[in-house]
Amino acid sequence: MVKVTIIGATGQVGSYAAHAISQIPHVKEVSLFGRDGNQLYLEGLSRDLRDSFAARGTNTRISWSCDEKDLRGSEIIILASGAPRKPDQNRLDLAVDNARIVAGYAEKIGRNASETLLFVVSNPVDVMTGVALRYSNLPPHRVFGLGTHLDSMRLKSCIAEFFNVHVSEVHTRIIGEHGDSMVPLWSATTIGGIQINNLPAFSHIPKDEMMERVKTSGSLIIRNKGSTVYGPGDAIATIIRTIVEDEHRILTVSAFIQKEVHDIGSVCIGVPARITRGGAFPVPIKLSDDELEAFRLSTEQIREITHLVFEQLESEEILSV
Ligand SMILES: NC(=O)c1ccc[n+]([C@@H]2O[C@H](COP(=O)([O-])OP(=O)(O)OC[C@H]3O[C@@H](n4cnc5c(N)ncnc54)[C@H](O)[C@@H]3O)[C@@H](O)[C@H]2O)c1
Ligand SMILES: O=C(O)C[C@H](O)C(=O)O
Repeated sequence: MVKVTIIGATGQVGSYAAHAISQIPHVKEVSLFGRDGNQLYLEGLSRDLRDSFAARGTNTRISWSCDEKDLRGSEIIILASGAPRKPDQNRLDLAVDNARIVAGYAEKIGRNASETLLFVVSNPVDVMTGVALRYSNLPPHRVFGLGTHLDSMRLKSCIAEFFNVHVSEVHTRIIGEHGDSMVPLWSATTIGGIQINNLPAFSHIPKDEMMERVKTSGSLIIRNKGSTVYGPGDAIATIIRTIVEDEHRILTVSAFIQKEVHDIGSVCIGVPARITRGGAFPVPIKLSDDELEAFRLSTEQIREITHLVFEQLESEEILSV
């Protein structure tokens, strides 16, 4: 039975994720963690969720805290604190400000919950996963982020709609940055187990339009309704269920790669990884020449920004939490 802590639980994504995760059978306790000053909100949120659990007949325990010592005993910690982007912003614009928040919490996690898995949601998620890895001092397989899992689900939904098939018949994957340089792996896309290139209708599929829709989904939702909530919340819950049930599913998360994708390494980026109770283990893959070139560009960009963020944090003495 597992205790899952959500840091940033007062936010849109954190609070919906708490609701979604409470439905996973082996989750015994969901702990809502927030910064000092948010106690009343956390008490209100925990009461509201408790009512929801009672109405649904779920036996999950709910607790809340602003004290870093209460991070102890968490098998999984979800880090969803930080500013969301505004409609006219790119996720990368959030890098330095959110890195201060993520680094501060990562240090607290390293001090109090050194046995945990740390799952990062804050944006830009690939850079924030790198920051969380560095400042928590946890081993690489125990720190990973939502990466391009949500983008992969968005593409899956577009393909299912185009072919008029159930979403569960579509397997596809987007790797690289959770952002503009993401890379769709059409070579790894199947419908009903059939490689998509072998379906005559594939030649008519509007691939560029689909990718444009995937890339702009987040900004469209933010512009129209303020924030993305249900997509990320349920994507988070899928990954947490995969960990808790030790399912060994291969999902596309932001993980630290060394040499699993050709010779590219030393960066946290969206790649297929086997997800278990022990963490995320990137699966060695070979890409086509075009995919490799695009993935290389994507990783170079993220590596460069991650290093700039490290330099900035190192030049500052005090982290913000
Ligand atoms: N990776 C993904 O696919 C994905 C999806 C959705 C949201 N996100 C990211 O998750 C983060 C949260 O999004 P949201 O919509 O819940 O935002 P929100 O504004 O609703 O919530 C922000 C949360 O961060 C906390 N926070 C803000 N500033 C803080 C600070 N200085 N110190 C400590 N805590 C602070 C708030 O208290 C709150 O809990 C954003 O960075 C957003 O971009 C990522
Ligand atoms: O788009 C955003 O900024 C939020 C999130 O990363 C998303 O893709 O839904």
